[in-house]
Amino acid sequence: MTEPVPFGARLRAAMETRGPLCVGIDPHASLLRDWGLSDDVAGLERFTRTTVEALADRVAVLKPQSAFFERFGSRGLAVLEKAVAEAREAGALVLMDAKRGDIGSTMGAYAATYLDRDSPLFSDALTVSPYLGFEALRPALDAAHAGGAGLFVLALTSNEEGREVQRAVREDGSSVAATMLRHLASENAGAAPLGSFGAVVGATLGDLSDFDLDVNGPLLAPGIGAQGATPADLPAVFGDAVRNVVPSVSRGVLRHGPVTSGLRDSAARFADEVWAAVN
Ligand SMILES: O=c1ccn([C@@H]2O[C@H](COP(=O)(O)O)[C@@H](O)[C@H]2O)c(=O)[nH]1
Repeated sequence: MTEPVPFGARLRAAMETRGPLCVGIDPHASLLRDWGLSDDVAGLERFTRTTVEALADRVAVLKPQSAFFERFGSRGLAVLEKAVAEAREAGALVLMDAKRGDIGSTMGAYAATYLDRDSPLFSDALTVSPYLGFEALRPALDAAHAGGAGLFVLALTSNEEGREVQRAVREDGSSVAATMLRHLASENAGAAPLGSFGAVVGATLGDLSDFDLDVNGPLLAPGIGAQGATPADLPAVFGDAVRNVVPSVSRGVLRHGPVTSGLRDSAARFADEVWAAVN
């Protein structure tokens, strides 16, 4: 049996051909309303299909926010499942933003859900929370290795409230976030062209030169658009690590729907601004 191509290699190739932008699929009730859709499964389905059809053939990564689908129960999950398949079919990498994290034995079930290639919700990568301990993520790390998938570990999140946990200082004097970054660097050691295990690091956070962001893996940077960060902020926030940044925008693009050209033009503008900022 041939080994799957690791997520890091697939992501690097997508970043080079399509640019590094990630667009989030976040069907907020308010966006459904703004798009003239009903706040029900039919509205969810239409919103999601429109977004996937508009963007999956051009952006590197689509990031469905699972919460907005789970809110509709099993029928919402069916919409999510279809969107994942169609987005991947059209060439986008799918990053499932579900922020899973639990003790190892339960983490194994999350890994089977999102990282096993035979699962209906298999995604190219998954966001995970390491606050039950990085090592509790081991079943997901192993499953990602086996399936050629990736993980994005919450390290320095875009919201101000994250600071009290992530910047807390451990007995050895290092912060929790720095510890997570160190774990990631060790998981990615020797991987080329890019490791498969990334960190979530908000674009909203200002100067992060106190942190070693060189984890040889991707850095998902949410917070652009509705949360106030812009692509022009990226070099100051990420320094040399900017080459590994996957800038992420959800509402900033989605508010330009439901017309396909509105979504596409908005994503293209963000992509151009990212290119101008990082090159
Ligand atoms: O630190 C984090 C981690 C994840 N997110 C998620 O990204 C999107 C942001 O949406 P916008 O509309 O672009 O603000 C959303 O799904 C969050 O759950 C984040 O914002 N910050």
